[in-house]
Amino acid sequence: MSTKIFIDGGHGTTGIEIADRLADRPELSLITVPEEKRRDADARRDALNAADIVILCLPDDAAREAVSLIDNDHTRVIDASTAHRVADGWTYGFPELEPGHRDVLANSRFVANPGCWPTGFLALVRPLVLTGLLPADWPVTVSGASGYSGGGKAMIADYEGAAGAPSAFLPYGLTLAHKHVPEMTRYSGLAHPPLFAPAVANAYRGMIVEVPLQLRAMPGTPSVADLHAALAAAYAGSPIVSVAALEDSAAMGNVSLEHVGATDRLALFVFGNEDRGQARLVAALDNLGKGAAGAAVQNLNILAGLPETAGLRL
Ligand SMILES: NC(=O)C1=CN([C@@H]2O[C@H](COP(=O)(O)OP(=O)(O)OC[C@H]3O[C@@H](n4cnc5c(N)ncnc54)[C@H](OP(=O)(O)O)[C@@H]3O)[C@@H](O)[C@H]2O)C=CC1
Ligand SMILES: CC(=O)N[C@@H](CCC(=O)OP(=O)(O)O)C(=O)O
Repeated sequence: MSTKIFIDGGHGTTGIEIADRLADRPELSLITVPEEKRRDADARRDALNAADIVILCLPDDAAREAVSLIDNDHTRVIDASTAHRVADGWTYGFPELEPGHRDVLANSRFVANPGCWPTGFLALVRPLVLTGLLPADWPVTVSGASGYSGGGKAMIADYEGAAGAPSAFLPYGLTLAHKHVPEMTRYSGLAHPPLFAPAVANAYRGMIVEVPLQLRAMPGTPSVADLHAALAAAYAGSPIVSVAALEDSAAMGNVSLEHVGATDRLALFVFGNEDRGQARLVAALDNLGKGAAGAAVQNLNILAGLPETAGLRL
């Protein structure tokens, strides 16, 4: 019997990407609502309750409303919005977070898909906190650039409208209160919020997330090789997350926003200078891939007991 899936918000940027990844999968059947009824609460309620698993690709308030429309005790939910990422009763949908987390996810009814920025950040930082190389109270900074599709239909219209792109490179989050900081703090295990300095680039998709570290100031003075070894061990054998060999990253002159292309891969790098005691940890991903749709499909596979990478672009 096939697993019934409904994507609420299926006509938006992330919803369309997810539907593409679910096409040609006979083990799944997609329940759809016509585009003109995408905001019709009755049509959505019917679809939400008919599904085994729903994926919410909605603004936060609409995601909360969708959950309230579910009046049965079995429909499982994967929410791509920010609404439930640090909420009680929800499991954070980053299977790679720490050993054992995938099993917790597999048995969860309510799953919050991570934000695109936290995906890169947590992949770089969580293993270092777990191994003690990065003290939990260390003042961590995270910066980077995202493609403009990260802002959904509204930002796409801004960048592709008649007036043209607002800028080639646009730092934002200048109040230092970006909505991703709570999930970055909680799931990294850091005692204090990281200083988050994001920017939007004039490119449709793609993302670079960077955490610079002054190693010589850190307790125990970890080496670049220590950091690399911890990340390589954390993701050994992963079909999705790769850690470039130190000799390969040492030979690179740059790393681009488009590094993984339109895929669901997450590529990690440790750039560093042992003499200077400095490192730049970098994650390259697609904000719409592992940063959104790829992660949602990976979580769907885990919930449904299907091969974890089925339908992913790797
Ligand atoms: N884009 C990205 O890279 C990422 C996005 N996300 C999150 O995923 C969610 C979806 O984002 P994204 O696809 O980019 O957004 P879009 O704006 O592209 O799509 C949102 C969709 O939801 C529909 N919608 C809005 N309000 C309601 C409502 N009240 N009831 C029913 N449908 C509604 C919209 O319809 P209409 O056309 O009428 O507005 C649209 O089809 C957001 O929470 C976003 O923060 C998470 C990670 C990355
Ligand atoms: C470029 C851009 O604006 N990106 C979005 C994040 C996209 C994302 O991860 O979505 P969630 O809203 O579901 O967390 C932002 O910074 O708010």
